[in-house]
Amino acid sequence: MAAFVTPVWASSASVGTTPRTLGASGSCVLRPRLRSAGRCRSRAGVSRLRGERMRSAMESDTVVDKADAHSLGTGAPASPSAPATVAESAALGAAESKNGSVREGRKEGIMRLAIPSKGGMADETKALLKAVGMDLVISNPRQYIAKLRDVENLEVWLQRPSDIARKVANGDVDLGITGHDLIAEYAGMSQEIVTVHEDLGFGACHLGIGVPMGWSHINTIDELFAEYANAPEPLRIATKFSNLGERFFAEKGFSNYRFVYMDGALEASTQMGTADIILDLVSSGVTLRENLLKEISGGMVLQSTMQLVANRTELQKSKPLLGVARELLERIEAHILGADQYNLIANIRGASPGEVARKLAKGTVLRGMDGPTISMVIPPQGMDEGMYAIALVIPKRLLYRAVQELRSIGGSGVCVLPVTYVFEAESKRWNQVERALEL
Ligand SMILES: Nc1ncnc2c1ncn2[C@@H]1O[C@H](COP(=O)(O)OP(=O)(O)OP(=O)(O)O)[C@@H](O)[C@H]1O
Ligand SMILES: O=P(O)(O)OC[C@H]1O[C@H](OP(=O)(O)OP(=O)(O)O)[C@H](O)[C@@H]1O
Repeated sequence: MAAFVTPVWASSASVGTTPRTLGASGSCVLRPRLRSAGRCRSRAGVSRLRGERMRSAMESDTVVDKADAHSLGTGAPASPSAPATVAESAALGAAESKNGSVREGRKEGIMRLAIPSKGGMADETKALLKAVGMDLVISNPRQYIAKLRDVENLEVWLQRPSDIARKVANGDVDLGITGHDLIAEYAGMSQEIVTVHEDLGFGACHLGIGVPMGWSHINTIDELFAEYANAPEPLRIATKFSNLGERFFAEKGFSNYRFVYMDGALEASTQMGTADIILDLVSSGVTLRENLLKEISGGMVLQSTMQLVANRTELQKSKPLLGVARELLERIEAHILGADQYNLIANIRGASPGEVARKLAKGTVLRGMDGPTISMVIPPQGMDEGMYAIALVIPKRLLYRAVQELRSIGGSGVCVLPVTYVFEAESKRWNQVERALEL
């Protein structure tokens, strides 16, 4: 049966010779596969450890929430009724939110958005907010609270990405920007999470299994399972994604494993000898490679990008919050759509707008989003008439083809402008949110 062992706390600052090489040795250490599991806990011990971790994780300091004071494993002893899974914890958190116990310290009428406090995701989130004209205003860089320019009654809380998922689920914050992987791991079963935008266009990665490169006979998930199905000692898997991992292995019918909980730098664990394989996020694959690990076919658990999520109960009861969520969503989706397009302006000679339109129709990419805009150019006195300006929006990847097609029908002076936003007639995503909220 799957089990947790005592958490192994690893600091990325304390290991590794290069930023991405986490092991001390340069060669692959092919681990003896069947090691003694001396520290494996009993079933009861596992539940207790889980309960403690989850309770601790769900506890929230609503006054000043130090984003770096991550307290997994240090919470108060769990009661016999402590939630066994994160999903149960999230549900419990939501219930606590409703009866007000976690709302202490929260100002009436003030909405809350949580965004990543540090690292690449923090920078990208700030850049996105700036790009949509809702710049982050931080008055005190040592505090974890900020504002969005021109948005009244909204506090922006800078939080660790994993905490954001939990805090949206339990209603400590109303809105959050964080990774889909973390939402799935820490609040995946919570009915309280509503996805407002499923792909903010950054933070793409996947959760996958990494095995030592030296295991040349293991290249697929089936080969891995076959190797360990009846092994006397369970497969040791270093991860911080135990919920997603547990679900994945259960679906595949594999149970002879146990998790070695690590918070970071877990690519080091196989060479260090603390785990046999890892389950971690992969983006470029460089960290895996440089730590002598490889992915295996069928070992991908989940794909992820950054998302905008909201707390269902809070959205249902607050019109101002609905307004802020909708504006954020619409600005972001119009920006993402616009970022992929160019606005082309060119001159074309013709006898009439109709004739110019017919010329444009000969091209394969000159229709624009809803057809080209054609307007008459008024020449200075004494100059030839019959010049028309056309404007159309095209996907960036089609730019050069569009220029060639314009030239072939007599186009000149092609100007290319960036598109800041494309707002469509209505936001289908927002319609979905309203349906999800049963509004
Ligand atoms: N290459 C990547 N590696 C890890 N996470 C990535 C990557 N690309 C995007 N992400 C996203 O960023 C999230 C993690 O962000 P970050 O690395 O800043 O936090 P963390 O320090 O791992 O999390 P926490 O502080 O909550 O433990 C991931 O869960 C994922 O959604
Ligand atoms: O495939 P790659 O592009 O190499 O990226 C993957 C690495 O990035 C993440 O670590 P992060 O830098 O967030 O540090 P962490 O180990 O502390 O989570 C992840 O845990 C991997 O280690």
